[in-house]
Amino acid sequence: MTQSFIHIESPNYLRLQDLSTPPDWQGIFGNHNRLALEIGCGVGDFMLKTALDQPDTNFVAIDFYNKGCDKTCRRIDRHGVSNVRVVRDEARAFVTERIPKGSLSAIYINCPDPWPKKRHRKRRLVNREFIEFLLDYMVPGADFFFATDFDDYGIDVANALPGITALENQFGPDLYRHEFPGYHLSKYMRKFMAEGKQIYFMHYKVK
Ligand SMILES: C[S@@+](CC[C@H](N)C(=O)[O-])C[C@H]1O[C@@H](n2cnc3c(N)ncnc32)[C@H](O)[C@@H]1O
Repeated sequence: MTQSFIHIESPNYLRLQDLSTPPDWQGIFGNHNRLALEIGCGVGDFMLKTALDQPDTNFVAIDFYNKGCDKTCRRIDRHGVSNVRVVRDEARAFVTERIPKGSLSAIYINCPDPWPKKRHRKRRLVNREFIEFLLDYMVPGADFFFATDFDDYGIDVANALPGITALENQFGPDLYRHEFPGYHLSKYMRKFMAEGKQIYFMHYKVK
């Protein structure tokens, strides 16, 4: 699918070509606060609320959807939020090239594309291999959050996570929960809940 290209004019939008490998995140944010990443921020509603709750955390919100990056920027600009930067990139490439190892205090992944057709499942972003790849970039004690509306995706990830010994389940003995008080609902979560679906929430910490 071709995306119509929107030129994003925002002080909080970082053009990939202007970023070094890896970028000086402390210099970009102008402080030494902890660094967190949202993968697939969509229109940025979850990012805005989460960043407002945690003014002492620097958030990087990424999506390869140009219109979503634009909407996220507009939302955070409108609210005068200074602890979010938005980048348009693919998750694995972004983390590899732009995140220093052992630097993330949290990773949020909400409602990633489910690829419901059996033959397309291998295209799913989140699986054991991807989570193990992310571990290298997280600090001890870092939070890993995953949420999906799609039963099959939720159950697959819920079953894979306990096998990753570097992570500790924050919902144990439950593998997932359908309610997560204090965790903001994203646009897609609200949409799916309105359709009567349940969200699978997972929360783990790096040991
Ligand atoms: C179903 S939407 C969910 C958006 C938002 N997280 C929410 O819950 O409302 C999935 C988003 O993830 C983005 N996405 C999927 N795979 C990605 C990847 N590998 N790298 C970056 N963004 C990705 C898509 O462009 C899309 O905006």
